[in-house]
Amino acid sequence: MSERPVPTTDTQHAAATLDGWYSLHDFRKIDWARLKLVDAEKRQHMIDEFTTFLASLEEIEAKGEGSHAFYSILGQKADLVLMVLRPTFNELEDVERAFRKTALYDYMIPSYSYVSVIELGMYRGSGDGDPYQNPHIRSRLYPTLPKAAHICFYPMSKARRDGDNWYMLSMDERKDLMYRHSMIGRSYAGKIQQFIGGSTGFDAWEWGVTLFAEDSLQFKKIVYEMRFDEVSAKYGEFGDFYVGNILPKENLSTFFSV
Ligand code: VOV
Repeated sequence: MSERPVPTTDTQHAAATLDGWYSLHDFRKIDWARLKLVDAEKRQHMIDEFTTFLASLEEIEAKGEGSHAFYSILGQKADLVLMVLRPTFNELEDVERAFRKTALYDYMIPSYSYVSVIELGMYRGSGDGDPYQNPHIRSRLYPTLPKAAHICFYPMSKARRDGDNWYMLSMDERKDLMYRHSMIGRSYAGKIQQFIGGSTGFDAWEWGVTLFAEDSLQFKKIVYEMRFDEVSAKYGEFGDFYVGNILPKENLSTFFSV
């Protein structure tokens, strides 16, 4: 894996970031009406093939060369999401190509996608030594995504309005605000696991936020609590929220039964 140069923090401008695996969220709707027309035997064959595809992703994850999460999505915005982490853009494309080759893919309609890179902000510095060699930091930059019961994804940006422009604040002001953000976040330790993907220059928003939890109510609690925190109250701008349930490959037959 190619390591990136250790960042230095410019106290006037951008907070330095540590950047890990690239991330693709691929949201799809199922064309249920067309799938209903497929006879049961062929449908089962397609499900078996898709199970093999998911198993191939699990092999990569077991080798520590990437990770993925596969969830069903509630509501009409999408039916499922495949979130994939890989060391390069090219390897994300490899996954897209393998996904495309499955027969079930032909019954899926793209509904949303998001490209980012797992990011750690260095507002508080990164301690001694090369952070890319620090095992704790590595586990956050190159994570194995949790197999939690529920997922919540949304894109967000920091405001650039007259008066409330995050990008015109001094580094010290941003550091203070982010510290308060992190303290709220920490109070959800054990309840929420968060993965922040930096996406400036990659996608329409500046960050993709992916939260995992065993108790879906915790998503509402943390997002609501953060709305009162200055970073979100003044500067947070949000896209659509996608929430759903883990979809283990053993449950595919039930999920695709029509
Ligand atoms: C489990 C909850 C949790 C925890 C512990 C946590 C902590 C932290 C820390 C320590 C840091 C800064 C350093 C780093 O590690 O990057 C961040 C950074 C970030 N966060 Fe966060 N956050 C959480 C949770 C959490 C949530 C729920 C959201 C959405 C906000 C909301 O209103 O809906 C969020 C957003 C972000 C973003 C967009 C960034 C990058 C902003 C930037 O300007 O760079 N975050 N976050």
